Amino acid sequence: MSMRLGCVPTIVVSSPRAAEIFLKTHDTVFASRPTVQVAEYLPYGAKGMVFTQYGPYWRNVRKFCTLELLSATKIDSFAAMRREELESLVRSLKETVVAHEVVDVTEKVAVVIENMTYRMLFGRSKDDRFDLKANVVEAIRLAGAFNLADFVPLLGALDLQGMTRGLKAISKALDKILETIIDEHVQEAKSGHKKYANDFVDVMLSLMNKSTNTHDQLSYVIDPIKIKAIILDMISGGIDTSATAIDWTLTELIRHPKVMKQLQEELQSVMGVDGMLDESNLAKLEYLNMVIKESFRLHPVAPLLAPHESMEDIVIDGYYIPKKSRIIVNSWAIGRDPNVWSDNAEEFIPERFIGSNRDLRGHNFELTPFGSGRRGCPGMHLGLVNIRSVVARFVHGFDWELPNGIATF
Ligand code: HEM
Repeated sequence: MSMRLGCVPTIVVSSPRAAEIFLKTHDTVFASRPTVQVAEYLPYGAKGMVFTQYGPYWRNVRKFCTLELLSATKIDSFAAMRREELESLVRSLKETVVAHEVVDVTEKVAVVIENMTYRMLFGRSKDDRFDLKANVVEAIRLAGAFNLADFVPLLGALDLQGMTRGLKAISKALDKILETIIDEHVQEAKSGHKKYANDFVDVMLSLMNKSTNTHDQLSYVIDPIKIKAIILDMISGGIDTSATAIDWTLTELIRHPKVMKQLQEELQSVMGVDGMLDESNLAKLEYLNMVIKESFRLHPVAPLLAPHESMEDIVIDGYYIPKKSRIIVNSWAIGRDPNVWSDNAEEFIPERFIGSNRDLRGHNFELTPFGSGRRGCPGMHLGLVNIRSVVARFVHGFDWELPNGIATF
C-alpha cells in the first residue's frame, strides 16, 4: 500500500513477498532511516545506530557493536551473571508465594531485565542515585510520537507539540547520568582498584583512541560521545523489548494450560528437578522455541519494525518509488495473515511450527520480529537468550493459572 503522509511518500509493506523485496532483494536501497526532526535534539543525535542514516559512520558503529559487544561469545560470557539475577528473582517470588502475597510479575520481569542489562553495560545493577530507564523511556516516547513537523517540515520551528523542549531537557539529564557512570569507570581504572571489570563501558574505554580491526578507518575510533550513544541504543533497544516479549509469552501460556503443561514437561526433562538454568541447554528446548515464535507471531513487540527510508529512486513491480520514501513493514499484519498462517492465524498454536523451518531470525519473511537485512536487530541473540531464560525458569519453577476461574482455552 502506498500513501502520502504530509510531504512524505510512504509505503506500507504487509505481505512476506513484499517484505522480502524491501528487506532483502533491495536492502541496499532501503537500509537508511528517515531523519526525524527530534533526532537533532536526542541525546547524541544520530551518533549511535537506531536513528542514524545509512553510510560509513553507521556501518562502522554497527560493526563495532556487533563484533566487540553483541557477539554470541561476548553475550554468552555473561551467562553466570544472568543466572544469578534470575535465581535471586525466583527465590524472592517463591517467598511471596509462600506468604500468599500479591505480586506484579510484569514489574518483576522489567526489573530483572533492567538489572541484567545494567550489569552487562556498567558492571552493576540499577543505581539508586538516578533513574536512567525512566529518562530513556521518556526520550523514546517523544522520539516515537507522531510529530507533525516530520511530515510538514515548515512547522518544525514552531514546536507545536512541545517535543523539542521535552527532548532538550531529557538529553541534558541523560548526559549527566552517563557522564557520571563513565567518569567512575575511568577513575576506578586509574586507581587500580577496579570493583567491576569487563563490562561494555570497560570494553569501549579500553578501545578508545585506538583503531581496532573492526574499524575501516581511523576517523571512526570510539570516543566518549559514541560510548554514550551506544549505551543509550542498548538501553532503549534492549530492555522494554525483551520484558514485553516475556509478558506476552507468559500471558499466552497462562491462557493455554495445555501448552503450559507440555512446556513444563519439556523443561523438566531438560532442566532436571531443581530447574537451575544452564543456558547451553536453551537450544535443546524445541517446544519452548516454538512457543516463543508463536508468541512473537501474534505479538511482535515492534509491530511496525523501525521506519526505513529509500536512498535512491527505484521501480519495483512497475511502481515508481522516489528517493526518500518511508517504508513501514507491518510485521503485526503479516503475522496474522490467514493466507500465510491458515484460518487459525488468530489462535495461539505453537505446534504450527512442528516440522517447519520457519524461523524468526530474519530469513523467513512471514516472521520478522527482529527485522531483517542490514538494519535487522543487532541485539537479537541477547534478546532471545533473555526471553528464553526467563520464560523457561518461570514456567519450570511455578504452576500458573488465571484467578477466580477465568476461562482458558
Ligand atoms: C525481544 C527483543 C528485541 C526485539 C523484538 C527487537 C526488535 C528490533 C527491531 C524490529 C529492530 C528494527 C529492525 C528494522 O529496522 O528493520 C531493532 C533494531 C535495533 N535493535 Fe533490537 N530488538 C530486541 C532486542 C534488542 C537488544 C537486546 C538490543 C541491544 C542490547 C537491541 C538493539 C537494537 C539496535 C541498536 C537496533 C537498531 C539497528 C540499526 O538501526 O542498525 N535490540 N530491534
